[in-house]
Amino acid sequence: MASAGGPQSNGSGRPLRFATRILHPDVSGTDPYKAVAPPLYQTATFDQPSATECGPYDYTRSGNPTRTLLEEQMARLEGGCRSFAFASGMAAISVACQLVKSGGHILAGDDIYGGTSRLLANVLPAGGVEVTNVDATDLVAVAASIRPGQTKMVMLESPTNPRMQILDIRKIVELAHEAGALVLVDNSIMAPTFCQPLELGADISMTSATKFIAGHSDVTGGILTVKDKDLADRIYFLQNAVGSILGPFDCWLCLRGLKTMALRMERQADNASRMAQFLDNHKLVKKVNYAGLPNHKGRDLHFSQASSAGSLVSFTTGNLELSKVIVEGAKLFKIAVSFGSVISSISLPCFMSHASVPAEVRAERGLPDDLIRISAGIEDVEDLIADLSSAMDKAEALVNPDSKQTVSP
Ligand SMILES: Cc1ncc(COP(=O)(O)O)c(C=O)c1O
Ligand SMILES: N[C@@H](CCSC[C@H](N)C(=O)O)C(=O)O
Repeated sequence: MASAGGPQSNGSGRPLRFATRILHPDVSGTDPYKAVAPPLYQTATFDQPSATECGPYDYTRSGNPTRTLLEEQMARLEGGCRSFAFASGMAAISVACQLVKSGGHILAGDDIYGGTSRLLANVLPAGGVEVTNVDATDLVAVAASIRPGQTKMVMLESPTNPRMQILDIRKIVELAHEAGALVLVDNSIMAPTFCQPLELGADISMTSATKFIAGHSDVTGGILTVKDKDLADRIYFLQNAVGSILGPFDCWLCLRGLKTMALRMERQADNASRMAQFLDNHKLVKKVNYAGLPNHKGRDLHFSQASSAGSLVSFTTGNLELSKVIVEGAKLFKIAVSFGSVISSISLPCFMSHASVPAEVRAERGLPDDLIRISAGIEDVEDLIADLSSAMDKAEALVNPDSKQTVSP
């Protein structure tokens, strides 16, 4: 049902660029009224031609025309043969993990979203799947951690959440494939706008649609995209059997969000880049993690596999109290988990998005309590920097009570 379609080239035959393709999903292909906005099929079930025949759709868990539009559009944007929309990013990841049977091994990075870490550490082992984590920036360690014959999946994020480390996706794919393992890249931070994991050799591209696809903090969703038909059939079976599908209205919101995704993400990345530079020059900041900075150790690698550094920046101050004052002092930034929204947010990952990773595990993995993560929205960047600067002044007053604090109006 959800295979790639829609216009692929402009009038002169030149392939369409991403920002154009996201505006031209194949919505009118099957709609008798040629609606420009996608039709919303808010229905759970479909009237059948007869008691013994099934139409193109019978039940929304198995398939729904609005979901098909989203899945087809995502397959096109990711360069895959088929996409699958789930109720959340975690629902998508957990279905992908069910491709690994009892006795199999999953190798994952050690800087990954806290919820993924929780699923891998606390849910999968009960089903007989072994999981290990490795510093995936270290290719020698990755090679040593893959167990030929037993490792069935290697799971990566690049940039990683929350330390924005850059992994060599192409090389890790090579190592995994030599051992017969599938590679899933969680591309939630880049979305297909900035990185296309399938083109880099990954077998499954996953993105949390909660983030940039929906883009307005009003949907949770997750998408898996694959390029291999057999793998697509296995995932479709699981999607229908497990049932954690994205509902029609949320699919519709994602289709609407997709239209502005490139525009939003460009602006968000510009804002993030300016904030990263500001932070990099600030005396209270110990380290800024943002692949767009010239001093980021993964910068060249990142730009060999993605087209932008994106809109997430994290940084340390070396002092939890200071970090807390900064997070609470920034008034334009919501203190909120998630990212990718048009509204900027700020968080302390160890107490928020990564709170489910035990403190000792976070410490082992080098995830410090004082780490602050910023998700840049589309506000005017001068306002964002002024707000951040005033929050930093409040923190400065904490460490140096004699400092002159600039009070914002
Ligand atoms: C990198 C990453 N992957 C996956 C997820 C899970 O997505 P969702 O919240 O949509 O379940 C998140 C955030 O939640 C994330 O940050
Ligand atoms: N309480 C939630 C936290 C969600 S974090 C969302 C997002 N991925 C982020 O990185 O901010 C949970 O326990 O999952």
